[in-house]
Amino acid sequence: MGSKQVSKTRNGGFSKLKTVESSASSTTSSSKLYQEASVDSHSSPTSSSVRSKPQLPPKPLQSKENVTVTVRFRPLSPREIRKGEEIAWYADGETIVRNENNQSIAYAYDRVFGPTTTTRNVYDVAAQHVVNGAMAGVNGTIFAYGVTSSGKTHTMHGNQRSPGIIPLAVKDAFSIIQETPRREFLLRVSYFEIYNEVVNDLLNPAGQNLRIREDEQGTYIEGIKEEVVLSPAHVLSLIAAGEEHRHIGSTSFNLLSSRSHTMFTLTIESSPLGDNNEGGAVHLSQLNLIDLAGSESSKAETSGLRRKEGSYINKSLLTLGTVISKLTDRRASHVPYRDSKLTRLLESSLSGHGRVSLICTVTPASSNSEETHNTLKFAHRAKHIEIQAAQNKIIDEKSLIKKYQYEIRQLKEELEQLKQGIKPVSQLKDISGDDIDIVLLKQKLEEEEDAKAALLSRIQRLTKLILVSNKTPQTSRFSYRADPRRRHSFGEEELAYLPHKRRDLTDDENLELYVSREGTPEIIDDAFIEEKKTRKHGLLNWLKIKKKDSSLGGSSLSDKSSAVKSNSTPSTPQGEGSDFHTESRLSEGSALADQIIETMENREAHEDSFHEIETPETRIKMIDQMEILREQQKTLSEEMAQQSRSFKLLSEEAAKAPQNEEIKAEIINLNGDIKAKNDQIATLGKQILDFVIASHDELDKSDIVQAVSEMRAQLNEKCFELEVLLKLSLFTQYFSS
Ligand SMILES: Nc1ncnc2c1ncn2[C@@H]1O[C@H](COP(=O)(O)OP(=O)(O)OP(=O)(O)O)[C@@H](O)[C@H]1O
Repeated sequence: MGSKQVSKTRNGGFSKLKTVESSASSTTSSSKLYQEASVDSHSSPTSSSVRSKPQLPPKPLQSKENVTVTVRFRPLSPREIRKGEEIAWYADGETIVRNENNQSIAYAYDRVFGPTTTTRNVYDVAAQHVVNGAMAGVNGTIFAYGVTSSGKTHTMHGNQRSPGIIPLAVKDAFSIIQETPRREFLLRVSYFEIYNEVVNDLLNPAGQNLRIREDEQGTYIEGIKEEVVLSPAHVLSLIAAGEEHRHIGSTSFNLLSSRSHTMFTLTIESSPLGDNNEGGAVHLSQLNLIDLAGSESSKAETSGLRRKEGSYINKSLLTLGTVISKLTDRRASHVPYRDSKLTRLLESSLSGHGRVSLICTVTPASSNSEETHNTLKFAHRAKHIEIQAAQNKIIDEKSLIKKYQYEIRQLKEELEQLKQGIKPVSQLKDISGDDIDIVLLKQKLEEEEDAKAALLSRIQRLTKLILVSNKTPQTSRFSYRADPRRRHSFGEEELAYLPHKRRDLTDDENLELYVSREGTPEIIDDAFIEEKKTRKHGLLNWLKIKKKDSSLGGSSLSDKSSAVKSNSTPSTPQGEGSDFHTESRLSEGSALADQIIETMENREAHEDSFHEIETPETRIKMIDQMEILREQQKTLSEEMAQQSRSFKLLSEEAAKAPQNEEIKAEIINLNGDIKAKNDQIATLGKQILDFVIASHDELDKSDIVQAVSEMRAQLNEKCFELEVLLKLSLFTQYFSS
């Protein structure tokens, strides 16, 4: 739906970089304020004269800006704690990072986040202004940088308990549309990785080794797929599917380490609302959300493949460091963007008009002290890159929103003409007889009705790609229903697409593992605990059965579900409570598929009593709903394939190191993921059932029977795969314990 293969995507046309001297900067650099007092900007800091926290001047709304640079500490990991690691670096207040062993070594940034800061807080400070800008036509780039296992993926992607910057930004983008009733929007996404210096399309597995091209407007990737998106859940489902193709591998530092850089791009077009907006300027901007692979010591890796990957990662990060140094050195005449694919693709962001936010993730652990220091120096240099935030406007026909608006207008005109020429078929109903002319006329009219339905269908399909706020009087357009802005509350649909705990060995559940600078657990404030509760509640809500609005079968559905949960029986090697639960829900998944057909059959028995007239509009709506359900099922299958891959990887690791605690923990996590997937299957099954009940009167019986039996077969297949996967993972867990 809304998918489009484009020949290129670009990061916009940009002007050449202006380098600045740090001391002359008149912008918001807190690091500059701090630097003057204590810290040398480019070499190793030595002074210890700063005692108090520097105050940030309010950020002026001017076009010249610096890159926003923030540092996020993660807590010590269970492994680091077990190894008795000390804290080497810590957050000294809100803007300073200080070295524990040498208090004179300190750096200041726009903001420093301690280990208990939530990603939502990080988003508010480091990302929200970039997202706002992008929605208003200013290009934006947010990237996470740091050594391996420092928390980049946790920050950018997050999980169901703690959504990352990407899902938060996506949610915010749709909320902004809701808050902007005077404009209409078209959003599309692309997602690719750079693995061993090769660009692969994550939304299209066939798009491997894509070429980077340049023209007068900038750099672009030839042949990358872009998909028009309709809702946060739609975007997140695409990312989840894309993640399946990303290169992830186990390293000495991170069991599920990203082996590639990824860039997720949301392209936003908007124009003034209304049918007659030919003259209105279209804003076009791109929001790039980048999860870099982490630098690592190649010596630590034993496998040749990991070493090779590591050397590509390190080389491209080194080039990024050099580019940033050159950008801040006004004497530099040449900036080596072309030395790596990463810097080639970042050139537009780093040298042009747009907002950039760099989130550096660090671990406080002493064993990583040197690498953390390098990250801090990198971050400090980046602070001095100067960029311009300017709105992009395009009026040309390359704009997709313009193209769609034009097509919709044309189709509407065609439809009008057709309507004027058509006499309603009902007027001819009374005419009878064998007159050949009348038969032909009836035939012609029926054909015209079909043509009208086809036109309507095309208009609807195009119209729903253009997003408008439901606060507008114009309700004919698809409107995105959003919560009020900034709440970032995730509904069931969106949460379903976030990883459950896929990569997290520790997460915010393990509060006792958060170690403060003094080595004692941090005191978590009430608000934080409350937020945790709310989020947990959110997750539980997701697991709850959706309440049916149709009176038919609704109560029996929820009754059935609760009964199944309470009647669980053990049947796994472990025979533990949680596993019984999974087993029972697996059966529930299959039972649901059967229930769908049963409902169909029951309804067929009453078919004669339902004789509402099917209109082309309702038919299109139903078909669309069916498509969405199919799409969800596809995503689910893709995610399951990803879990199978993770499982394969983990079982290989478990075979090599049966006593490895982290692998065991990860297998337990995977178990949780598989259970969550099973819940999703159950939810989807119920949605299909709801759909069957709600649409029976309006869809042709043969259509629905065919579609539903297809889905039923697929659901059964998935239930079976899940059962096998779960048993295998429990088996592995059993033998490695
Ligand atoms: N702020 C945080 N709070 C709690 N846990 C965190 C935090 N940051 C990272 N972690 C945990 O640390 C581990 C490593 O994090 P993550 O995979 O995000 O690192 P990374 O920098 O992306 O690593 P790589 O470069 O190898 O892919 C994960 O288990 C993650 O859950």
